[in-house]
Amino acid sequence: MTKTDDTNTRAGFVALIGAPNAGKSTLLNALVGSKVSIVSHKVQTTRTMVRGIVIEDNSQIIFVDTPGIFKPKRRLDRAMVTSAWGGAGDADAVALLLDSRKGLDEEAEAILVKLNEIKRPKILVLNKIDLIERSRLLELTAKVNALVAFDHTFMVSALKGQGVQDFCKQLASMMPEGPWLYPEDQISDAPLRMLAAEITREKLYERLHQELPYQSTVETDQWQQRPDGSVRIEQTIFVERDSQRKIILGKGGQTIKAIGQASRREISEIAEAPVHLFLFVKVRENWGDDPQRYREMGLEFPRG
Ligand SMILES: Nc1nc2c(ncn2[C@@H]2O[C@H](COP(=O)(O)OP(=O)(O)OP(=O)(O)O)[C@@H](O)[C@H]2O)c(=O)[nH]1
Repeated sequence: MTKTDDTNTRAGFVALIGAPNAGKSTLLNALVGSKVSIVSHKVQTTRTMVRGIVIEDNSQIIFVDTPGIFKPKRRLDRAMVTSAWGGAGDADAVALLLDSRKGLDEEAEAILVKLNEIKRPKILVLNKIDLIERSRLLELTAKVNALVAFDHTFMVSALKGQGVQDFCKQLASMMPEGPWLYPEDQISDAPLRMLAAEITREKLYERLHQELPYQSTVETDQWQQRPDGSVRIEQTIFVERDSQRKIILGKGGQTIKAIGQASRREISEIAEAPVHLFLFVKVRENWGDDPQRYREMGLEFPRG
């Protein structure tokens, strides 16, 4: 009998929600034990829902890593926020991650107010406990729970792995009974090509943090297995202005070359094969208003 026929199994979805930089990606990576979500010092790097799948006890827990919640201004930002809250409303449990060093700031309070409207089991996860005093943690727990009645509270350090296992075990017990939804060995259903695009975007941010705030997107156009076992990948970086294209190319193409090399190394690791990466930079004015770009990122196009 395979695991999925077992009537004792459980499976469900958990929405990881929180302000930008609370540590959602880091926590997801700690839970899954492999790099499935992009971690960055910059906020709002997670645009698409990258899922990690964790097996704990008899449960299969599917994590939906939602984009950070922030005040949406541009159309793309609004789409990301809508997608984040949509995910929370459908999940079997919602885990709110708070940066405990930041505490209860205006941003966290806004999330808590909205969270009250969501009628799903809720878990509070205070992250970055390696950075603050224990006494402050208890104070913060009381303050937050006074605003939203959480079913459970956990104190973790996603970076150091502290408390992560306990949190995971709790979630496992909360998942509905039923067959597993994914094969046992699958840690992420994010297609490799999407992951590869995220990696290149991460490299772009690392090199061009000041010059290129959020006005770029990356798509993988081609992913071709070659007979010698290597993979040929073509990606397009979309920017809004020609001046941005020039920045990405750099003098004599030096910048794009460096970005390509760094990205190729990392993609090659996740693809477990040698990679030939070809990067193209295209100017597409107002890509932020183009429905097609949203579909590629798995987001709803917000009208109006
Ligand atoms: N000291 C400490 N740093 C942490 C911890 N968890 C995350 N960080 C750091 O906090 C920063 C943000 O972490 P991310 O995981 O990218 O945050 P995020 O919430 O996913 O951010 P977005 O995807 O951009 O919304 C990174 O520099 C992490 O290394 C922790 O437990 N302790």
